[in-house]
Amino acid sequence: MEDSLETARQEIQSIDAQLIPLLVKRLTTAQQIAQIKQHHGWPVFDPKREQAVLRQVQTTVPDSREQRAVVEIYRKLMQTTKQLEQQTMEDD
Ligand SMILES: C=C(O[C@@H]1C=C(C(=O)O)C=C[C@H]1O)C(=O)O
Repeated sequence: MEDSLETARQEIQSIDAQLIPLLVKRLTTAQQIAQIKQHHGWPVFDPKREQAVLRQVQTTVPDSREQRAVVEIYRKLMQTTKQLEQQTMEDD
């Protein structure tokens, strides 16, 4: 039992090692987007784009419980991303 817990946690650690650089890459790209928006005087929040992102989550995750969980994570991720975009605009 403890062996299987340890094995599963190693699996999560390996997944996180792949996920963290991708999250950082997403945040870095969002900061580039913030600079483009600032240049054009466009707002940080783009509700249509967020709906499209959430639709992609819904079409990519078949299991309904997992889909709700990933949608929740993405809502939080987009909220944090917008805060970072705002900070990027204020710093520039
Ligand atoms: C990154 C963007 O800025 C905001 C954050 C989004 C996201 O994290 O996917 C999507 C739309 C915007 O509200 C964008 O406009 O693409």
